[in-house]
Amino acid sequence: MHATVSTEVLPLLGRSGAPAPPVRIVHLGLGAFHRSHQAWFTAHAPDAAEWGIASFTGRRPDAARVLAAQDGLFTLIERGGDGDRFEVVGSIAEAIDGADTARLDALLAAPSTAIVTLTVTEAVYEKHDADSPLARLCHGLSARRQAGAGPIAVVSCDNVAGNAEVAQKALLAIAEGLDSGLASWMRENVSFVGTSVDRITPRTTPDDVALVASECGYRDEAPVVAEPFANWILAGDFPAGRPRWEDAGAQFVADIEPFENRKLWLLNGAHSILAYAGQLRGHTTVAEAIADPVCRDAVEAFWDAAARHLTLPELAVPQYRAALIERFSNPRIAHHLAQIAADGTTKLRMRAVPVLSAEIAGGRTGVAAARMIAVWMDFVSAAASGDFQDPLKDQVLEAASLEGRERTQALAELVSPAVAGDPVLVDRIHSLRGTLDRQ
Ligand SMILES: NC(=O)c1ccc[n+]([C@@H]2O[C@H](COP(=O)([O-])OP(=O)(O)OC[C@H]3O[C@@H](n4cnc5c(N)ncnc54)[C@H](O)[C@@H]3O)[C@@H](O)[C@H]2O)c1
Ligand SMILES: O=P(O)(O)OC[C@@H](O)[C@@H](O)[C@H](O)[C@H](O)CO
Repeated sequence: MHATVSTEVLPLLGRSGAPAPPVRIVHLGLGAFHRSHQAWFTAHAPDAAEWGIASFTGRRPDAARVLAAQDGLFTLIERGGDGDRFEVVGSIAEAIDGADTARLDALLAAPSTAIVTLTVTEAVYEKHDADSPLARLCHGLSARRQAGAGPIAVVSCDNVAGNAEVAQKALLAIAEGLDSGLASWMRENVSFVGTSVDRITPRTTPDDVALVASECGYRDEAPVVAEPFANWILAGDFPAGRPRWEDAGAQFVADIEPFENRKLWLLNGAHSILAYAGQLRGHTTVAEAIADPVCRDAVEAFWDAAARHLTLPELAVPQYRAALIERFSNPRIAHHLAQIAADGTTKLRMRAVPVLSAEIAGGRTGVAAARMIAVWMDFVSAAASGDFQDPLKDQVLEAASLEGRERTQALAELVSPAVAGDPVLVDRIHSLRGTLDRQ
């Protein structure tokens, strides 16, 4: 266990004139996960005093306003199965409204800024409009180029397969549209670092705010709850330096792909099955759903399939699976299935489709991965009134309004044209419809 930043050091949740660490990291997507993960790892690095984070919100100013009023400080509630630990995290030096692009440009134009981290959700990598986080980042990188501030690392910490390549492709596409000189500069000066990120971080509730007040004796308007487990695996270069995250438990590897697949398939894939099957079966949280034998069997079957394609011995898949069951079963973490269910078309493409393709290529039916897609179809069909979030929501609703196999075919098109183009696979998915949704 790492040493905690004692709540006694920062009793009133303000820095009382003490300086924040100097900003050397810019973050886009000031949400709960950024604070429980990258901010926490940075605060636990031995050189934390040299690495402050300027963290920008994505859509609304609210989170920045609340955190700025606390000088960027917040309480991490580490929620184990047997109790809570409280810790004040001090690495966020500035909390800023994402619309403040002047501040973003200024920070990115500073040679002292070495790293940009991202937690903007999976679907945002497909959004290129001018006020999207990635378009703002491109603008800021243009300011850096003009200032001659040198190379920088962009580190995507979203649950996206090949997140370094996806971030690079999206940013280069935006840059090409702005100025082809910027795109060439980015190719030379921006290093895209791939990551696998892991720490279950549910949304904060009013009860959590009240708990901090009663247990710590101060009012924190923005605490974050997370499980004790935290994992960060990274691959890539940091041309302008980085904190000693490895001393806080992060792992640097040459090839991120096997680690990323393990995490996205086993943890997030299971989460998707639980989100759709669990809600259809009347459950609200991950812990409730994994305790339901029907959901658990579907997860285990998917894990058996995925494990056939996770062959690197370092992945220690049996131990990883056992740990996941324990983490999912933590009854004190209220991880809501509705949160995980969002953006299904994007997520299934990274969680179900690769395992399905690998199984088919290996001469098997892919039934366990096909079932994940089928239960998502059941979920969006049941929620056809529109009570779900998806970047393709209009198309999902239109497809879900069809009947029978036509509906399965149209929904499959939205997840993967390759899957939809294989009539045998569409039949298989269709035959699995309605098999997990009964209590
Ligand atoms: N919560 C977790 O347990 C967890 C764990 C591992 C990885 N992640 C990754 O981190 C991401 C963020 O998770 P979180 O729990 O912090 O969520 P969150 O909702 O607390 O924060 C998401 C951030 O992204 C921004 N954002 C979301 N949609 C946007 C849009 N359409 N346009 C602009 N900005 C947008 C939000 O404004 C916010 O700043 C997840 O999508 C996932 O990829 C989360
Ligand atoms: O929106 P998602 O599905 O990427 O995130 C919700 C959870 O599945 C996810 O955040 C997990 O808790 C996380 O990936 C654990 O590290």
